[in-house]
Amino acid sequence: MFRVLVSDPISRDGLEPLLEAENIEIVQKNVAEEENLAQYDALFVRSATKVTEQLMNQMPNLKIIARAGVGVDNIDVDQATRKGIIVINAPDGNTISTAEHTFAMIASLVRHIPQANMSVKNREWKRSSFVGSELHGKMLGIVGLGRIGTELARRAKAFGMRVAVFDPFLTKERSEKIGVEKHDFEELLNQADIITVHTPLTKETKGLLNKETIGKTKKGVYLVNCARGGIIDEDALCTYLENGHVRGVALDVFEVEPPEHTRLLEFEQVIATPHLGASTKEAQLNVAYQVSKEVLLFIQGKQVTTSINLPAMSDEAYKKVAPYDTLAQKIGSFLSQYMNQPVQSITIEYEGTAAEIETAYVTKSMIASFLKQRMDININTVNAGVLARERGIQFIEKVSDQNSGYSNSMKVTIHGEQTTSEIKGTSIPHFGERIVSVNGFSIDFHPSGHLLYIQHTDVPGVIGNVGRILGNHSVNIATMQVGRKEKGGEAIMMLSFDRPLDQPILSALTELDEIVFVKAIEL
Ligand SMILES: NC(=O)C1=CN([C@@H]2O[C@H](COP(=O)(O)OP(=O)(O)OC[C@H]3O[C@@H](n4cnc5c(N)ncnc54)[C@H](O)[C@@H]3O)[C@@H](O)[C@H]2O)C=CC1
Ligand SMILES: O=C(O)CCC(=O)C(=O)O
Repeated sequence: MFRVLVSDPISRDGLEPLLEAENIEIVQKNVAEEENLAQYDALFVRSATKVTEQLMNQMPNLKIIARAGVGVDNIDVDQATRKGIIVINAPDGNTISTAEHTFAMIASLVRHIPQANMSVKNREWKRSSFVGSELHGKMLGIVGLGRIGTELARRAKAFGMRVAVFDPFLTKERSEKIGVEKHDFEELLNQADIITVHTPLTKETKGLLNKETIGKTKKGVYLVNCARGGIIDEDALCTYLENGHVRGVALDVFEVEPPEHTRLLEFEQVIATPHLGASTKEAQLNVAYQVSKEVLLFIQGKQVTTSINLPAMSDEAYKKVAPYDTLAQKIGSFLSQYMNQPVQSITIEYEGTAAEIETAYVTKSMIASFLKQRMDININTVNAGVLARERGIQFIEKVSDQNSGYSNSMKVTIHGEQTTSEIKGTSIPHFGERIVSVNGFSIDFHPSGHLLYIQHTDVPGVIGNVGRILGNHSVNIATMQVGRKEKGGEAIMMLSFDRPLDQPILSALTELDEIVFVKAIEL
């Protein structure tokens, strides 16, 4: 049974993909009211539930956190990543609703609709107090031209506005295609009549509009924040509202929500909504449906596509990656068992067609498989990189479209404290994965099951002696391959069996004079 806790109000209709599937239990209850948090595999939230490290510690079985919306600033993504928990969001389900809400806020702001509404309801008729401005011909400054910024730009243009944009990641081609003017931040501040922010809240965007930058805006500017509280500094807003530099402010979001203590709400020129950007039936259905489908993919062992902390990959891309993923896991596990010593760095080289896949994913998968042998915590592609770095293990990825004899290959080299080891493998369509070289010895075996690696001197009788000892212990050899670098030098044997070998057999083999090293490997 896969258990899902839905902590914030999320559209039940949107949960349909999960409700219709078998062996999934969905509980709609706030985390604060649930006593047995440990039983859940998935947690669904909007922006109200704060997914802290402490909460994650109370949910040791948590595998996936689904944010039914865009911003994940209420989730400690770094901690989730360390714990191997996938974080997904619904990147575009609420784009239109938020763009429409922002536009409604802008229109309300310049025509004083909320203030006029209050006045009429107070039985007043003060027409001259609410003279507004047209949007037509004015310049809208959009900070952050992502999904919402782009939809807003379209609507503003339909109203005859000029649209100026600041977004450090915006190309000239894209701005021309959308029909907006690309500016640097100072130019936008100097020229725009209305400025609206549509970035995520990050270290860079926190306080992006502050005492200094608001000071560079046109006198009488209108400011709008329907993205995240804190992108516009609230103290600075109060200062510029007080001195009249800022004519009006529209806020859907606040530094602290609900905004119980902010002075901002005392200003007549400030209009506010309680974080309603995504609050439409349509958006809520969309975001719940999007994350439910993703979680279902996860339960079915398929690739999720909207993860915040995994490389994004379509199903199509994963089909190409899957054979190399298996090979990488086998090599990682083999080397970890084989090299029983601290490790300093891991290099993974992709050649030929293996270089065309999403290598970052496969590298993480290999590292996860390597670390799993050594650590008793949940390790997967989400946290493998972080955990390796924390343990001082460097990992390096090299990609080359050349091939050295195989149409595709993957070579992993591990530098340990005492020795260095390497394994090269290939994936053969319809045949599976093969290891083709171990520490420079050419060989050819399928990396699976109960294996025995033997390093020995290349003299007559070794194979017979090994066979005799195994026979004496009633061990049946399933497959056997040998490899050597030169006649009479060092050589290796790779054997596979139907059952694991126990220690007395390994000790008996080690006692043979011509045997240098013996290692049982379970894959
Ligand atoms: N009020 C509400 O209910 C909602 C609020 N949001 C907020 O809106 C934000 C934007 O959403 P989307 O447009 O979907 O995100 P997006 O990821 O499509 O767009 C964000 C844009 O901001 C730009 N950006 C990042 N750092 C920047 C910086 N320092 N200066 C200027 N631009 C920068 C990025 O290049 C990107 O184009 C979300 O992060 C979320 O916090 C989203 C949905 C609903
Ligand atoms: O869940 C909500 O209503 C908040 C939406 C939001 O802020 C987001 O998607 O980033």
